[in-house]
Amino acid sequence: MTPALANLDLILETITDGILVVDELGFVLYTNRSAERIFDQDALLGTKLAIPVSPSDAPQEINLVRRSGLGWAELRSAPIEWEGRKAYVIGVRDITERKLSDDRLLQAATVFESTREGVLMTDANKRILRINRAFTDITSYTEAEAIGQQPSMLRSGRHDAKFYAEMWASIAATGHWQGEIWNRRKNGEVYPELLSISAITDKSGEVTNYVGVFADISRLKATESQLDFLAHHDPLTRLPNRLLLLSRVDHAIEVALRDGKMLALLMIDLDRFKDVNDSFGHLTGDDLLQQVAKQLNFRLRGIDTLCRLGGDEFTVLMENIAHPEDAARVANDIITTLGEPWLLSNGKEVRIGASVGISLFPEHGATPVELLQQADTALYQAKAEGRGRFKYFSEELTHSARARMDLEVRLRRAIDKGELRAFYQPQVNVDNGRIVGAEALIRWQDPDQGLIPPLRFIPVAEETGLITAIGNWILKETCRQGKCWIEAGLPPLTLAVNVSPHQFLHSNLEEIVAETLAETGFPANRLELELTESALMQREHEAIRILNRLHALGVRLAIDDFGTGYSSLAYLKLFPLDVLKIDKSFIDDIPHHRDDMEIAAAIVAMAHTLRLKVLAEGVETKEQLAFLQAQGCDLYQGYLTSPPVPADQFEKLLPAQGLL
Ligand SMILES: Nc1nc2c(ncn2[C@@H]2O[C@H](COP(=O)(O)O[C@H]3[C@@H](O)[C@H](n4cnc5c(=O)[nH]c(N)nc54)O[C@@H]3COP(=O)(O)O)[C@@H](O)[C@H]2O)c(=O)[nH]1
Repeated sequence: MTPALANLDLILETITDGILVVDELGFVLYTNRSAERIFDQDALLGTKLAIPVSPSDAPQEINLVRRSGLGWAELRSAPIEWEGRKAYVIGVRDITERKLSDDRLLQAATVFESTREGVLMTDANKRILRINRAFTDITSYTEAEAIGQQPSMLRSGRHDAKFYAEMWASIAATGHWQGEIWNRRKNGEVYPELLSISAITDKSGEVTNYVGVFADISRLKATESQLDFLAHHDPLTRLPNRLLLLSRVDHAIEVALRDGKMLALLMIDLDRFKDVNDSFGHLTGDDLLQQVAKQLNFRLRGIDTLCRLGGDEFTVLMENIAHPEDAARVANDIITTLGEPWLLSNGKEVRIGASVGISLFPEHGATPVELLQQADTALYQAKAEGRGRFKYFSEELTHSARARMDLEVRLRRAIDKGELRAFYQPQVNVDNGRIVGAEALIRWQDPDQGLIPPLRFIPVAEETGLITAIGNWILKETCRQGKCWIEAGLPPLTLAVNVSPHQFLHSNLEEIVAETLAETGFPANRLELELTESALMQREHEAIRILNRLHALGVRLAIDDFGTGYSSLAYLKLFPLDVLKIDKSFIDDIPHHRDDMEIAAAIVAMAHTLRLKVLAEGVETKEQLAFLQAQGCDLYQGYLTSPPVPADQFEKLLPAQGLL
């Protein structure tokens, strides 16, 4: 053998590709070791291989069925002459690894493209490198629009910077984050998704990529909230059910405890509903219940919760009520509303009605269940008393609420029927004892009960808003009377009118005053408006604006009952006031109570520093007057001169003072 041939043998044994020589029938005439390894057979020589032997330019791929499992090989063959016979030399390359890897890549690509989850891959700087089809399906951003951008292009604005900082901190620490997140589609729609982000690192631990996989869970969320809705609502009226009511009451109790507020639970039972059901069938009854629910909802405040407990029983949770009567008023309104005729779906008209039981927190119970039970007991009593009425859990409250509501009805009628009267109490100059003006004080001349003092009806009027009508009336009456006195030649008098907190903050006072002055012809500088400390201090900034507008009209402004509220001196300085009235409670015990004397003296001094006139209220004795004189108080008002009297009697006080 020549050295070249000997080397060739060695070469054939060392190369990793297999070399075979087969005859025309496929019997192996020669094999190197690599061929045996590829075919996984120890003695190939002489065996017949099921492989194509015909020569081909292009490589051919074949499957290899081997002891160690399936494999793939690439063959190239060429005809040769072998020991005088026609044969073929075949180059065999094991491509199993490449094929498997190609398959795996193909599978991965198929999964990537066909998964319903959106997938995005970024580089280490969070620039999007790849997205899949589902990404586009969910977000509507195409590959061209997404690649090169940051995933923050999807931000909805619903999460704050802290949320994202924590998310990236978790990825940095653990390499992973999963959670629910709100993102925004290209069309602007915000949707919830379940997102999982993983950091991909290289061998040295450096992050090379981030992969985000997300599922649009808006449908899931909608289903969840639908299930939640069904669990907490009555399917017929779609109102909250008992379960939701109890949880709302529980929460309301927490808030009421925290804020020191009161809440009421009204249990409503429809009277004669059973008759409708029995006479016209359940479908008609259902329709009526839906109408009732709609009408009740329409009547209630936005913050009240109306629930249906089942059958013909409804409940109202009233949060943040100021007085027990507020609940009675709503109950009464409900009773009136439900007492109206109802047009049924079958075209028939029926009358039902309602009874209402009321329990209050904290008075009647400390837990939702207790409150519900007490309201139920009260409802039972209301029904026992003859239906169409409300009852509180306690008898006392029922009486006082009914009395106040009765007063409210009569007061409305009194305003319409002209039963209000203006009385005038002189305001006197401390130095010379001359009457310089009067405070107008309202009275109600009731045909049955006689003269009713304001303290009996002003609080109810405040609660119900009737105070605005009353306030407008006395303003107009005082200006009309003042104008008459000017025309009758009486000396100039300043007439003071009380403005209630409600009137001050909730009515267009400035317009009303301007209109009244124009209508009556009473000079603005002769009108004084008395405002309480509490009204001014409730909303200081708004108070300053209203006062400035009133001041611009030319009217005088006084602060009433000074010392009883919590006036802040800082604000007092900002209010354009003319007069400060010392509350009667500081005058009452003069000269016996040292503290009161010191307070009164301090108020006079402070008012003068602020360049305000000072008027002392409720002066009944000469000693009180002497003390006020000594302190330099400007004006006083009190029984020492006269109680509030009707206009004709007030006129008679003036000549006695030498004023006429
Ligand atoms: N928003 C409105 N409030 C008004 C109006 N009219 C009256 N009121 C308020 O009702 C409260 C009680 O008023 P009234 O019963 O008229 O009592 C006033 C005086 O009669 C009483 N007074 C005056 N001098 C004396 C006295 O020497 N002794 C004594 N025992 N009582 C006296 O004080 C009341 C005057 O109050 P004030 O307004 O603070 O100056 C009262 O709060 C009225 O404000 C109205 O039209 N609108």
